[in-house]
Amino acid sequence: MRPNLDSISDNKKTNVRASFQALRFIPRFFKEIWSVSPQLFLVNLLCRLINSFAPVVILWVGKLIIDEVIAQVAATDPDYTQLWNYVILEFVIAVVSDVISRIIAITDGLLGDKYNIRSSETMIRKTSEIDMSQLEDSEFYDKLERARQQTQGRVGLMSNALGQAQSIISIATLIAGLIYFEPLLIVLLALSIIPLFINEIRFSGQQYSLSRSWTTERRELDYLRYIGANDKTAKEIKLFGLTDFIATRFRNLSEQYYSINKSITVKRSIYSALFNILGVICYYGAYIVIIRSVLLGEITIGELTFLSASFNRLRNNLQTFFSNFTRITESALYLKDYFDFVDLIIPDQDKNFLELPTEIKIGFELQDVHFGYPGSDTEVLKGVSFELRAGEKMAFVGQNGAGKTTLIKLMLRFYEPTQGAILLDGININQYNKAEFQQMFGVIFQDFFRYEFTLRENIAVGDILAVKDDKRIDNAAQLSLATEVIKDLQDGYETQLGKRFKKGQELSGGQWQKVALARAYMKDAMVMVLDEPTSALDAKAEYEVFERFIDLTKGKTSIIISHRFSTVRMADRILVLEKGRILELGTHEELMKAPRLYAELFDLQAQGYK
Ligand SMILES: Nc1ncnc2c1ncn2[C@@H]1O[C@H](COP(=O)(O)OP(=O)(O)OP(=O)(O)O)[C@@H](O)[C@H]1O
Repeated sequence: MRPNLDSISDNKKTNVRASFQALRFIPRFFKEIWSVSPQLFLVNLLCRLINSFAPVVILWVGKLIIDEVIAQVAATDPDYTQLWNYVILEFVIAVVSDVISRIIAITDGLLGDKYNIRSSETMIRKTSEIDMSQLEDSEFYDKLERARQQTQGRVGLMSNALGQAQSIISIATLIAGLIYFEPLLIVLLALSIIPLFINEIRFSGQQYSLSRSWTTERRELDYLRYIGANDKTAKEIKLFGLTDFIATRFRNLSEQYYSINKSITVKRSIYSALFNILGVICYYGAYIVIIRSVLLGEITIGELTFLSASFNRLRNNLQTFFSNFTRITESALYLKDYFDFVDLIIPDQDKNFLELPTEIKIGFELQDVHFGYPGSDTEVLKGVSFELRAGEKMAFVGQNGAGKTTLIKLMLRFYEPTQGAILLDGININQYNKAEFQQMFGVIFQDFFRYEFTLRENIAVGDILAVKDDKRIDNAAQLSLATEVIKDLQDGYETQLGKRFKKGQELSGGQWQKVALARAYMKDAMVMVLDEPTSALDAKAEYEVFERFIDLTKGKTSIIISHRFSTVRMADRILVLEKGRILELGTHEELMKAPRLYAELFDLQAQGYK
């Protein structure tokens, strides 16, 4: 259910508390910024410290100038030396303060950029450590989304928070001036500013709550924006006339957000305006108090200008301080999302793992494996048991959704079986370090990714450390027939693929598949897995690819998933899956003898080619 204003108000109290609690992340945040560049951070702090005294000093020199002007006007024998000294002093302070402000802005920008790079990299690395099952969990994805989305916000948070520290010193010095001359002014100041602060806190809590509860919808909006304005989807969108459908869906969803947000913003502005009027009344009250003191001869005209300007400045500073404060608590809440994500505990990370075998002696054994995807009640695999012997080439066959890819994902430990076990040479594969275990495999999935990098990099994805190894890249390209693709490319291996970047060249589906296949050949993996690697290849290319594959993987444990039986029959044994269960297992000849699914599907395809 989407939130309305009432539900947001209900959350208000907890959100205000949460806002304050989120401030506890600020010290850690600063520690991270410090570690990014201690020098820049120190320069920034020092400059802010110096500049925090500027307002009160400038006002004070202003007071001296006015008093001096009045004294010299009244003097019978005027001497302007002191007056000009004051003017020069004020000028120097103004120039120095301006230069320092610029240094602050520059160091803010540089620190922000550096921190941005660091935190984005941390997120990329952390994401790779996280289990597939967690990445596919939508709640988790929302958290990731919020953490990512706020990268820019964190830069603003940094300068805001440092600015606050600077403001506190400025405010303290201005307040000291007021207390020295007229303590009553402090009461008026508090009266003018505190209601505004409470108002800010209240509404910012609501706005955060709204934006947080809309993370999922925002993802949907991003998705609609993406499919609605994208070269990859343009073909279908035009052809099926989907523009209206997508645009309307986008508008409807956006408008709901707009109307809730609008009503919060309008309320916030109305209350702010009312409290501002209270502030103006207090200001003029203070003005009257100050004028009265002048008339009674308690203070000079210079002091009048100093006090009224101090009061006004304080009010503005405090207003900015409080609104920045709410902005900081808001950003700190996103900071919480970021730290929560970075601190995610990866299970078993420190466990003592067994050493991986350097060669496979017996093979894999699946014992009564059951599996259902997280968050789903359906069992996709229902008691699968079989052996994949060392050096054997096995094909998985079955209708769409039978569970072939899922079986591979379990063998690769992207997911853990909900029941049963998978053994490698008699040892449960969960006894090995997951990342190291996965390095044993050379895998190409049917939904392999088309990286918009160069052709060289696209092939090297299989073993990215060898990206500069021309010999290996060329060898892999030859084996997968990707060399045929290169012939048509202007810059050979250095050609940028895809259309997103300058001089990018798009490939056909089959050409992309050849490039992806080359990845599997990039590393000398112990186990090769090809999940429908040739579906987009023409018949001749497919035949050649498989001939090479069979030749190259002689004696190597491998799995092929394919819907083409001409390919499947080349495997040593064929495993036929149906609705998550093993229906048949044997050589092509054995299975052809039994009048079951394999023989039926094979004949069906063979007839099609007659
Ligand atoms: N990430 C996922 N989350 C939830 N369910 C999934 C997920 N991936 C696959 N499934 C479901 O698991 C079942 C088996 O899918 P799987 O991809 O293993 O089938 P397959 O035999 O490889 O099919 P195909 O021949 O179409 O590639 C399907 O019903 C599918 O809907």
